[in-house]
Amino acid sequence: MAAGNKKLVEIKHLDITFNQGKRNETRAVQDVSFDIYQGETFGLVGESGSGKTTIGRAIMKLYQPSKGEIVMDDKNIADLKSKDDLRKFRQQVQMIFQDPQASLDLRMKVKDIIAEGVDANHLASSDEERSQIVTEMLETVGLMKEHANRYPHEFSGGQRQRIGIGRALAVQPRFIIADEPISALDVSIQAQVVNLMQALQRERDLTYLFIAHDLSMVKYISDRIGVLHWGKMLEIGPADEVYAHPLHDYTRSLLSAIPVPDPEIERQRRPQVYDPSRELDGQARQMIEIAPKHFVAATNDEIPFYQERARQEGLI
Ligand SMILES: Nc1ncnc2c1ncn2[C@@H]1O[C@H](COP(=O)(O)OP(=O)(O)OP(=O)(O)O)[C@@H](O)[C@H]1O
Repeated sequence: MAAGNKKLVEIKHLDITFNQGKRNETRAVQDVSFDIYQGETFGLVGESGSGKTTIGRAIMKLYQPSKGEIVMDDKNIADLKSKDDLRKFRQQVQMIFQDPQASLDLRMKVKDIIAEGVDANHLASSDEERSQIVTEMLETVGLMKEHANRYPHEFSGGQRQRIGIGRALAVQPRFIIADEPISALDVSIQAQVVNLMQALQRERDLTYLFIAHDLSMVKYISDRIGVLHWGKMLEIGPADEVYAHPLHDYTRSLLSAIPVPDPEIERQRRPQVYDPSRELDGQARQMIEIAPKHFVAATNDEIPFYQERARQEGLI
C-alpha cells in the first residue's frame, strides 16, 4: 500500500442513468468524482444499490457514462475505440468478483480459466509457455501445480477466489477492481484473501479499487475510502480517519451499525443518526476539503457545521 502521487484513474463528474422505458429511469451514479493513485487501494463503500458496481463496470468500460468522464493514464477511456486499444485496456484493468462460484465457468478446468486472458491476448507463444504461466499463477495465489487439471467445484470458496485472482493476474494487469471479493467467504478465510491481495499489491505494484458494503471490511485494506449513498459520493478521506473520525452524518450512521464494545462510545454515537431529510433534500452539494485530504459533500451553508465537527474530532 505504498501509494504514490501519480493519478492512475480519474473519475470526473460521472453520471450513469439506466433507462428501461420512459418511466423507468434509474440515476445510479450522480456527479461522482474521485481519483485513484498509482499503487493505492481505494475502498468504495455503500449499501446495496448505492452504485458501487455500476462505477466499477463503468471503469471497465462495460457501461457508458451518461455524463462526465473516466480518465486512465491521462487518456479518456471513451476515446479507446479500436479493437487493439480496447484489448490493451482490458489487459491492464481486471476485475475480481464477489461470488467465485458464479464468476468461474464450472465446466472449465482451472488451467483454462487461468489462461483465458492469456489466450485472448496471445500472451503465450507456445503450450509450454502457457503451462508455465498457469503454474506460476497457481503458486502465486497459494495453490498447487497439480490443481491445474481440476474443476472449480473441487475447491473451497476461498480457493475459488484464489483461482479468480490468478485469472486476473495472469495478464499482468496494473489495476484491479475487486467487487466485494471477500463478502461471500467465511470470516476465517476473509483475512487470508485480503493478506494475499496485499502481498500481491506490494510485489506487483498493483492499484486496487476495493468495493464493499461494510466499512470495517475496507478499512483494513484501504489507503483511502469513499462513501457512496444513492449514487452520490458523500465523504472521501484517509481510511483510518473516515473510520475513526467520520465527518458526514451518513458515514456515522453506517458505523453506528457496527457493535461498539464501549457503551459510553455507543451513547455518544447514537444521537448523530443519519437524517435523510437533511442529506437528500435535492440541494446540490460539492465535495469540500474540510480537513487535509478529507472531503465531505456539503452545501455552502453546511461547511461551518462540518468544520466544527472536524475541529471536535481533532482533524483541524
Ligand atoms: N444494468 C442495469 N439496468 C438497470 N438498472 C441497473 C443496472 N445495474 C444497476 N442498476 C440499478 O442501479 C442502482 C445501483 O446498482 P449497483 O449494482 O451499482 O449498486 P451496488 O452498490 O453495487 O449494490 P450491490 O452491493 O447490491 O451490488 C440500483 O438501483 C440498481 O437497481
